[in-house]
Amino acid sequence: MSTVFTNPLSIPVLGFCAYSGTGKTTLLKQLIPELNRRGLRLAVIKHAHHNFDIDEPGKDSYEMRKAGARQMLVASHVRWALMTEDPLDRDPDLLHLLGQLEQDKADLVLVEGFKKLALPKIELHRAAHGKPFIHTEDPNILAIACCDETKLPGEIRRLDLNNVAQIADFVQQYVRDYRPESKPSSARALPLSACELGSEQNLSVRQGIDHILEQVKPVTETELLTLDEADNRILAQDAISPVNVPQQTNSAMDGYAFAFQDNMSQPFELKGEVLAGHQYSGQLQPGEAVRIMTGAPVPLGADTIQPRELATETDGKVSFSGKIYRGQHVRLAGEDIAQGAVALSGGTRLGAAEQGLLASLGLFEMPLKRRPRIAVFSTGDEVSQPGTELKANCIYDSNRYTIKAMAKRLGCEVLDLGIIEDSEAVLSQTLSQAATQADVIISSGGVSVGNADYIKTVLAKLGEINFWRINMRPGRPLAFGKIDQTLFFGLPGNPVAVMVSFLMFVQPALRKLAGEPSGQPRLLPAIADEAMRSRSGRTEFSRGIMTLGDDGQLHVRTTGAQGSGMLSSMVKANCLVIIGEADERIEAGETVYVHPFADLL
Ligand SMILES: Nc1nc2c(c(=O)[nH]1)N[C@H]1C(S)=C(S)[C@@H](COP(=O)(O)OP(=O)(O)OC[C@H]3O[C@@H](n4cnc5c(N)ncnc54)[C@H](O)[C@@H]3O)O[C@H]1N2
Ligand code: MOO
Repeated sequence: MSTVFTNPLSIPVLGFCAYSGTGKTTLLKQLIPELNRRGLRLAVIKHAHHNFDIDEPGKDSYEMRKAGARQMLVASHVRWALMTEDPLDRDPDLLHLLGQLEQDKADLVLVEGFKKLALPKIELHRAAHGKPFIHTEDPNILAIACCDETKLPGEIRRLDLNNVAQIADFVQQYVRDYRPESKPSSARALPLSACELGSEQNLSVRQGIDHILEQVKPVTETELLTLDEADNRILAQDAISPVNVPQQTNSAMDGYAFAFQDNMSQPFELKGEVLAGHQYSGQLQPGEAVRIMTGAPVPLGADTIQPRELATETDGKVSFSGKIYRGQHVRLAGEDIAQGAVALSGGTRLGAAEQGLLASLGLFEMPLKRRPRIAVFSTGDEVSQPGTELKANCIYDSNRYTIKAMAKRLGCEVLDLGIIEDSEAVLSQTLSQAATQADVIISSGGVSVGNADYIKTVLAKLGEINFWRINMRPGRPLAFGKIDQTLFFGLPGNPVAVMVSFLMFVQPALRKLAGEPSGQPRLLPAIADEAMRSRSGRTEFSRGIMTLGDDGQLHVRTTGAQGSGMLSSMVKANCLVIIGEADERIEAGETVYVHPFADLL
C-alpha cells in the first residue's frame, strides 16, 4: 500500500527503489556524475534505517548538539550542513524534508528509499537475487532497470541496469517533460511541450526535436589542443583543478592585516609591508599589523583586513576607524575553486569566461571534441548566386549564408556545396560524396508538397528520409533522414522558415553532435505589449523585439509583418516569440515566452 505524494516543489522528484543488495548506491554514484555532465544539478535525499550521525565526538558542533542544541548548523566557505534532532516513532516525512531543500540550487531531487510513498520511481531489479518485483504492488514505477535475462510485462518501460547512459537519458527526459503540479498563476504553460500526434508524419515541435535527437550520436574523436585554439570548442573530459584558486589566503583590499580580537586595543604596531607576489616572513602577534596590498598573502597570525581609507598611520603605528568584523576582506585559499574539484565538466562549450577560468588554473593543453562537419547546399532553378546578375524570375540564395553563419557560430566546420542544379544525377552524386565528408548535410528548399519527390527519390535510394509536417509556423515542412551515418536536414525554402527550423531542430542536433549535454531551448517569460494571434494546435514563432520595461519586467512586441520570406523581420528582431499549441490568442498584457537570439544570430 502506498501513501499519496504531491510534489511540493517546482522541480521534479524521482525515486529509486530496490531491495538491498541490488546496487542502488553503486548505480547512483555513477548516475549522478553522468547527469552532472549533462548539465543537471542534483539534490539527493536518502532514507537511512539506522541511527546515523555525520558528526564526531570531540568536534565543536557535536559537543554543542550533545549539550542540547536542537538544531546545529555548521558552515564553511565550501559547504554547510544543518543537523536537526527530530526523534520520530515513524518514518521521516518526505514532504517536510523536501521543504528543507533550496530548490533554486537543483534541477532534480533523487530520492533513495521511501519505498512506500506514491512517488514516481525507477525500480532496480536483479534477477539473480531472487527477490520479488516492486512494480506489481506499486503503480508509481515508471521504469524498471534490470538485466537482460529478466522478463517484464510489455507495458512497462525497460532499462538496462548496467547502462548508466541509458538510465541518464530516461531521467533527463523525465526532467524535460516534468510540469510542476501547481504553477504560479501568471505563468503560461511552456510551449514546445505539447505531444499530440496527428498522423505519423504530422508532429509537434517537441516530437520533431525528440525524433531528431534520438538519431544523433555525439562525435567521439578528440584532439589535444591549447587554450589558444579552444575558443567555442567542447571540452572532451572534466577539467580538474590542479591548484587552489586563489592559491593562498589573500587580501581583497589595499589596507592593513592583523589578528581580530574581541577587545582590540589601538593603535596597532606596524611591523612592515607585504606586496602582491611576496609574503611576510614573520608571524603577527595580537596588537601588530602589516601594510598589505590587494592580492598579497595574509601573513600568519592575521585573519582580518581593514581598508586603507579607514586607517591612520602615525609614528610607526596604525589605528582604525569604522566597524571591523572578524575575517573581513580576506579571500580564502580555494574559495573560488578548490584543488581537485571539477572546474568545468566535460561537454562544456568554452566561451570567454571558461577559457579565462582554465587559464586561471594554469591549464593550457586539453582534449577537445573534434568539430562537427557540416555540408550545405541550396536547390531550386530560381536560386541564384549572390555577386552574379539576378536573372528574371529568380531570387538570390540567402539560405546558404544564414545556415553557414549559424553553423559556424556553433563551432562547426562548413563545407559549401553551392547551388545544386535540378538533376537527379548531380544531386545523387553530390549527396553521396558529401556523406563521406560531413556529419550533417543541410539543404534548403524543395521539401513541401509540390516538389518533394525530387529529393525524396534521391535520398530514398541513398539512405532513408522522412517528410514531416511540423505543427508550427513558419517552418512547417521538414525533411530529416540519414545517408549511412550522416544526418540529412531538408529545411523549407522560405528564408525565415529556414532560420526558425535551424534554431529549433538543427541547433539542438549540432550541439548534441558536438558533445554538449542536451538542454531545453532557453525560454524567458515576457509581457506581450500587443495582442498576438496563433492557431490552436500550431506553435507560432513570431519575430519579436524584447526590451526591459520601466516596471523592471521583460516586454515584447513583434517586428510587424511576419511573412516567412521577409528576412528583414529577423534582422529587426532579437528573439522569437513562441505561442504554444494550446493558445490561440495572446492579449496585450499577458505573459508569453521568448527565445532570445543572443547565443547564435
Ligand atoms: N500546396 C502547398 N504549398 C506549400 C505548402 C504546403 O503545405 N502546401 N507549404 C508552404 C510552406 S509553409 C513553405 S515553408 C514552403 C516550403 O517549400 P519548399 O521547401 O518546397 O521550398 P521551395 O518551394 O523550393 O521554396 C519556397 C520559397 O523559398 C525560396 N527559396 C528557396 N531556396 C532559397 C534560397 N536558397 N535562398 C532564398 N530563398 C529561397 C523560393 O524561391 C520560394 O520563394 O512551401 C509552401 N507551399
Ligand atoms: O512554414 Mo512556411 O514555413 O510558412 O514558410
